[in-house]
Amino acid sequence: MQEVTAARLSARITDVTGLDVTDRQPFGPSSGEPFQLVNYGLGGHYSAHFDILKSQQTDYLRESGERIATFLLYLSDVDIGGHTVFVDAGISVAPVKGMALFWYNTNPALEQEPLTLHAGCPVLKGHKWIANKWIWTYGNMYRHPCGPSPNSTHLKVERIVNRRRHNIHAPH
Ligand SMILES: O=C(O)CCC(=O)C(=O)O
Ligand SMILES: [Fe+2]
Repeated sequence: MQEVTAARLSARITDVTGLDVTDRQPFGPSSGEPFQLVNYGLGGHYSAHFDILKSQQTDYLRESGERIATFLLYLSDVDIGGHTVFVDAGISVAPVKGMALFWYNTNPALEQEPLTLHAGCPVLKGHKWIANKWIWTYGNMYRHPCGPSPNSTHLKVERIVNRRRHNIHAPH
């Protein structure tokens, strides 16, 4: 994806979601990852999964908090198949070029939202192109207040992110 296109798309995502998606790597913590482009051929699919990375110690996780939200943009129609399915929520979405899905992966306590378990169903005819933008805690503490309990404030989240960044494991 050309840089100009990616920057314009990121700005549009901020407009519609109200969330910061700035990628500051390698200089600092990021609010959004670079777009991930995916192309599925015939039979191509993605098994059921969650998008948050709680068990994987990536640089992003340490620095930026967690993938609080997913913005999934369909770059193509699919002749048959290729639906995005939220298996426990009972939602099935047929890809339409130019359409996007947006959902929060975490609850206000930054815990995994169980209903976000989702899959990309096999492409039966045609092909499927998507672009994912994963949006992180960092930079969104004030736009999307959340914390370790439903009553907590964004300030606590900021402390947690800072602790992770400096690898400090203090009790709450
Ligand atoms: O292809 C889809 O519809 C879903 C893709 C997805 O869940 C992912 O890339 O994380
Ligand atoms: Fe996913």
